[in-house]
Amino acid sequence: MPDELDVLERHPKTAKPGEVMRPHNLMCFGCGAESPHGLQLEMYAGEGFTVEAKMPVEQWMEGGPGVIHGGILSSALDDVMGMTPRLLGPPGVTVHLQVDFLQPIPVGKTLHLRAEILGRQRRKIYTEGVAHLGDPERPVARANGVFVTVDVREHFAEHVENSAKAAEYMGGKPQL
Ligand SMILES: CCCCCCCCCCCCCC(=O)SCCNC(=O)CCNC(=O)[C@H](O)C(C)(C)COP(=O)(O)OP(=O)(O)OC[C@H]1O[C@@H](n2cnc3c(N)ncnc32)[C@H](O)[C@@H]1OP(=O)(O)O
Repeated sequence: MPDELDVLERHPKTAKPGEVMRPHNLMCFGCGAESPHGLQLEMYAGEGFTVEAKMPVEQWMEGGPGVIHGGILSSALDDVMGMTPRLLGPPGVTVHLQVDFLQPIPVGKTLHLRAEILGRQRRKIYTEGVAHLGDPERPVARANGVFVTVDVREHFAEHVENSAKAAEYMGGKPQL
């Protein structure tokens, strides 16, 4: 993370601590409530510059026998960290993601995910993610991610017609 950082300020219209945050997109693999094969994470704004979610670890998420697949865990962390830019204003997309897998995560447990903004420099938002199984003192994974804010209309313009929600985005009132 660079030394010279901008001052962080919560956007006045962002969710308040304890409130649900709106999904990136209803078909988002991480948080989309209508994504048929997704994680369907419900995210909550936390205090300061944090976002939280819980995810039941189900059998379809298996990598090694009885434990979560690392890619699923990485996706969940990416998505929770990827929600933090919304606390400041415009959304951001991942440009860098690093995950440390600390402990196997068993099927049947509930994963607690927490992301926090560590700093911002221009469009770059530096974040940290932590996952635990109920005891925050015993993390099972840690991550760092860099997100770059984008103008969503411009950024997704070329691709939005491939979205399962294209009609909504391109017709009526887009959620973008
Ligand atoms: C429907 C509702 C819509 C809501 C949408 C929600 C979206 C969120 C979804 C979230 C879902 C979950 C998450 C997902 O799955 S997000 C999906 C995965 N991510 C992507 O597809 C992003 C692909 N990348 C890009 O499109 C471009 O790189 C973007 C547009 C991001 C930047 O290209 P652009 O040409 O515009 O800008 P720039 O190149 O000058 O870069 C800008 C600054 O960034 C710095 N930089 C660049 N790369 C890196 C790097 N690797 N490490 C560190 N820093 C890096 C760079 O040095 C510069 O810094 P500075 O010069 O200012 O110092």
